Amino acid sequence: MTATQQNQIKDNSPVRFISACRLPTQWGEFTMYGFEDVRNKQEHIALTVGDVSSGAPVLGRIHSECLTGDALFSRRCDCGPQLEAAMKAVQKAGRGVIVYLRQEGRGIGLLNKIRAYKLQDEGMDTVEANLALGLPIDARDFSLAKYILDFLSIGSVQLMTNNPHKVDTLKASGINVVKRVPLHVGQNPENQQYLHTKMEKLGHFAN
Ligand SMILES: Nc1nc2c(ncn2[C@@H]2O[C@H](COP(=O)(O)OP(=O)(O)OP(=O)(O)O)[C@@H](O)[C@H]2O)c(=O)[nH]1
Ligand SMILES: [Zn+2]
Repeated sequence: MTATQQNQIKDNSPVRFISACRLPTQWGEFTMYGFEDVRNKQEHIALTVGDVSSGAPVLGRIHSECLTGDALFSRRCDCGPQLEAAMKAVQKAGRGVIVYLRQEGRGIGLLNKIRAYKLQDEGMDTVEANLALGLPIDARDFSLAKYILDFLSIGSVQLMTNNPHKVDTLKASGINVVKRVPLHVGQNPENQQYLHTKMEKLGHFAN
């Protein structure tokens, strides 16, 4: 980590860089950076490949934690396959970034997501379930990604996502999203309704 990068965390950033290491995976090696949100001690990471600080737009994904999809192979959603596809794409490009934000359940937390899943088991959709619990439909804070990208000296990204709201929010937080790269993977009979609801109610792109 260079002194320049250390200094790129602005004084008012709530995100503090802690340390970095190699992360060898089945698709290739990443550098893993660890960050702490000093306000709530939440831990976030970024994975990079290649020289991301050269100025040219960087292929990237801002991924929100989904323990059930990312680690437990759940077929209720498409998160695990999206994460895998994004990691593979970045390795294939030889240059890129995955920012992994610990905003489980769109920010409502794992236990509330289990509560929401129970309501979905009883017939509600993903939006209705959050509302029935008195929780926001989407409580995520993507400004964290801006601080992390600034730290990595990444000025512009080609963003892998199907979520137009995420693109707008990232742009509003000052991230230069030069292109959206669709990320349609992991469809299965169990998540068909969930993906449909994301398109109908949350405006996600179909392609
Ligand atoms: N509250 C709640 N959160 C969910 C549910 N299914 C997935 N999530 C969470 O949603 C987040 C992923 O958001 P998505 O809406 O699937 O997708 P996105 O990140 O906005 O958009 P993409 O970039 O296209 O993946 C993760 O934090 C998951 O834990 C659900 O039914 N209820
Ligand atoms: Zn998921």
